[in-house]
Amino acid sequence: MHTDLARRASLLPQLAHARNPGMALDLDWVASVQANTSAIERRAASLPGRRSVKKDWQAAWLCKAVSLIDLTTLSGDDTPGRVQRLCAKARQPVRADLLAALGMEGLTTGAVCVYHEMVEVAVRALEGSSIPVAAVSTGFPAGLSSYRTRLAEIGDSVAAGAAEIDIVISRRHVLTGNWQALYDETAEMRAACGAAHMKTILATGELGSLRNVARASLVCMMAGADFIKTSTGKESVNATLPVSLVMIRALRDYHARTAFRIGYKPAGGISKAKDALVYLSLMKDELGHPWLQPDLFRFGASSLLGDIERQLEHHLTGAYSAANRHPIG
Ligand SMILES: O=C[C@H](O)COP(=O)(O)O
Repeated sequence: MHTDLARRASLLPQLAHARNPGMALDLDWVASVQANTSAIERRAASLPGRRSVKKDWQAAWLCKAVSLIDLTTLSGDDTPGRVQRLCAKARQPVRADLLAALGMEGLTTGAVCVYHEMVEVAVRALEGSSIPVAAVSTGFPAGLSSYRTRLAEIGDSVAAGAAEIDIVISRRHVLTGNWQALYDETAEMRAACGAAHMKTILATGELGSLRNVARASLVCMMAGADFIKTSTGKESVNATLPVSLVMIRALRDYHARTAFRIGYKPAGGISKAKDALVYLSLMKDELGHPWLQPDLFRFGASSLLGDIERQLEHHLTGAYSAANRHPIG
């Protein structure tokens, strides 16, 4: 890997951080959390208009974004063949000639994310790489199957080789303010994950208010979440900048109080390279450099990679290729 571009993209090895052990549920802290919706919306609206990075720096940041993608397929018509193609794309996310010209050989996505039935296929297809497989779990996307089934699903995906488990929370516990129930379920799910890292999907589009998003984020971190994730990609509203500001500030508060860093995964509807750059600059501004590594940040995305590859090609050649030349990702 070319050291200068890799340095700009911050892809050189970083120090690992300690895993969140969780803490007792602190209801006073949860009750004290507020969200000033109009201030948050104003700040979010100003983000896309800010001056963006250009030229080599932009290429470096786009490579960085690639390294942070949970390359995802979550469709009812997923097949082993589709998952194998996706895994090949995760191993080599950008055309070899483009990677060579950028000096970024060896670049991979952060993970591959699939349904349980596809975990073994993905694990086999990624053998010999260090790309983890993430499984969506616990009755994804609605989270309304029996509690026993949801817990068992986690164990099954871990046994099949998933190193990361994306659980969905019970939205009703948030909507009814039953923080104890949310905490207990999430803590038990974290225990079921064992060594696998747990991302808690809040399904923010279904939580009713930004204050609920802030409180649910906090409760999930108290229960031991390794990541908080916005959405399943199946809600009518998925990742947004206002929701991201709220969740990112919850991460900052949790870190300030406990010294533990929890990861962030915006997911659903992020399909443009320019949007990815806005998210990265938001992370850098609000949380700083440590949160721009794959252990603390991921994009959950099924179609972002294709647009990033087109932008990298444009950066190198001055021309865009047709989107159908980048069929996967
Ligand atoms: O977790 C990932 C999401 O399901 C992906 O959503 P997307 O297909 O809108 O990119």
